[in-house]
Amino acid sequence: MYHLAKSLYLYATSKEGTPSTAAARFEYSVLLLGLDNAGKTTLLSQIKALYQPRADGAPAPNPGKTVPTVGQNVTTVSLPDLNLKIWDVGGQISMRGLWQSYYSSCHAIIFVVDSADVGQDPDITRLPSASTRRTSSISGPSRTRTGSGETFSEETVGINAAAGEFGRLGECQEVLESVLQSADVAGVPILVLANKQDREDCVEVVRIKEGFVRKVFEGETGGGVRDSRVLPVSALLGSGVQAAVEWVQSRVKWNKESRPPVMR
Ligand SMILES: Nc1nc2c(ncn2[C@@H]2O[C@H](COP(=O)(O)OP(=O)(O)OP(=O)(O)O)[C@@H](O)[C@H]2O)c(=O)[nH]1
Ligand SMILES: [Mg+2]
Repeated sequence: MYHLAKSLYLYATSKEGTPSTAAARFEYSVLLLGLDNAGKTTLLSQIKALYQPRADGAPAPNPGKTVPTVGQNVTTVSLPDLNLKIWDVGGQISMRGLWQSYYSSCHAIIFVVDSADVGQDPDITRLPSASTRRTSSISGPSRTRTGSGETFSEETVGINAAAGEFGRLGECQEVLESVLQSADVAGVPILVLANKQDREDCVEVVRIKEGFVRKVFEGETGGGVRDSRVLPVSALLGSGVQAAVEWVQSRVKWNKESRPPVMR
């Protein structure tokens, strides 16, 4: 109760959204989503290495060593004017039903795509629309229903479909659409990261943007998206990571009237 009252007092006495004491900080929550193996945990490690210098001077832990996330990892990084609390949740099918419980309290979403797992087709814009795939493939027993009403199953996400041509791009598209279907993410800034750009077999960011992201954002589930961006990164090498964090930092501040931060 004391803490709540103190937070309210600090908020009420702050000037133009700036905390009135050096100790009080605004905190925004950022949700890392994406298919399993996309690179979310690796990205979180790189963000930590960039923004949480180790006091003892020891080298940052090797971000290449990860195991599939079961549950969540969370890290808070301090930027000059705010804190970002970053939630990395598991991307395996069995984990995706948990994502929706984070939606209402997040201030931004980073959706990570494995650019080396979207197939070899030279024109990924030919990817059939998700609604076509859905109507032709919903069947079978192995489904997980999420609160948003979307269904994740091996069939609907295309895992056992003839994959080679488009890799997991169709699965990616359906999963991003299912996120956007939730009313709780309406208006939240969304950054799509075309990860693994260090790999020779990766698809370049412009093709991911045109062939997949634009389709989703301009499609029927994209209506609630007000602010979005697609950026290339290599979470493993750290390239592009700072630009990604800076985009999120600026956007959560712009959006603070509709999604106010919490005071810490
Ligand atoms: N070459 C390359 N490999 C990467 C990159 N980012 C992640 N990886 C590798 O991809 C694999 C999966 O990375 P994770 O960070 O564990 O993936 P995740 O999205 O957290 O996966 P889940 O926890 O199952 O949802 C690991 O072997 C990483 O080393 C990258 O930028 N380049
Ligand atoms: Mg992980």
